[in-house]
Amino acid sequence: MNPTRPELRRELQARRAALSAGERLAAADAVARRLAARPELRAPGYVGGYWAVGGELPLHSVQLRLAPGQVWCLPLLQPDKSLRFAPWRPGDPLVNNRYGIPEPEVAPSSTLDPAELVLALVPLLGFDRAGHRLGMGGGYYDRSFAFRRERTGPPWLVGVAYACQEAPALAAEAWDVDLDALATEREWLAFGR
Ligand SMILES: Nc1nc2c(c(=O)[nH]1)N(C=O)[C@@H](CNc1ccc(C(=O)N[C@@H](CCC(=O)O)C(=O)O)cc1)CN2
Ligand SMILES: Nc1ncnc2c1ncn2[C@@H]1O[C@H](COP(=O)(O)OP(=O)(O)OP(=O)(O)O)[C@@H](O)[C@H]1O
Repeated sequence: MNPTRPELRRELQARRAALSAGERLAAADAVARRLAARPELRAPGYVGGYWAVGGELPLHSVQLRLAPGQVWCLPLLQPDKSLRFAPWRPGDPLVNNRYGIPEPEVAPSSTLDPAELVLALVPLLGFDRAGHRLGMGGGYYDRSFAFRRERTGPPWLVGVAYACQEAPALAAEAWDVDLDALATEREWLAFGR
């Protein structure tokens, strides 16, 4: 029997939680080097990252390797369950959102619409070889980047994950926004849309 989405989420979370500190550090470094080596990800502009929580692959090394003219941003939860983004540098003030995830503490007027990014690094629990993604279940990325279903990037949507987060073919829901590419410590997958 195929697992339900909640079962699959638990299984993938357990696999990610089982990684050692050393494996996490090595993977984070490998992913950062892999991303920095992709010329198509080096265009200047706003780059949407995430603040890693709950065993997600950390992005500190990615932030240190941004291309000239790239500005690191973090997501902010909106009341309508979408995301906006705001530039953030180490030392800038943060405030925890309802899930306890730190967000830049900025006035709403200085936040960016997702369409203003050149690149978004997308957190996920699971991915498959077709570029489908299983997230935490809030639908935040699907809602925020729904416009990418009708047009091409930028912003390019690049999933970031440990190789152990690969799942068998994920059934795509009508609202799912597919990834353009995905980086793990082992490989770079481009889905060619
Ligand atoms: N680091 C990071 N930031 C992110 C996301 C993410 O996946 N990772 N998001 C991507 O969408 C958004 C937040 N989305 C979330 C969606 C659902 C839950 C959630 O349901 N949490 C459960 C417990 C989950 C668990 O730990 O098992 C809860 O609080 O009850 C949390 C965050 C924006 N920021
Ligand atoms: N464009 C949209 N408009 C309205 N509702 C949406 C949209 N996209 C997703 N949703 C809703 O969000 C819910 C969660 O979707 P899903 O389980 O695919 O989230 P996810 O991709 O795992 O989460 P996240 O992006 O937060 O990591 C769904 O029940 C769906 O109804």
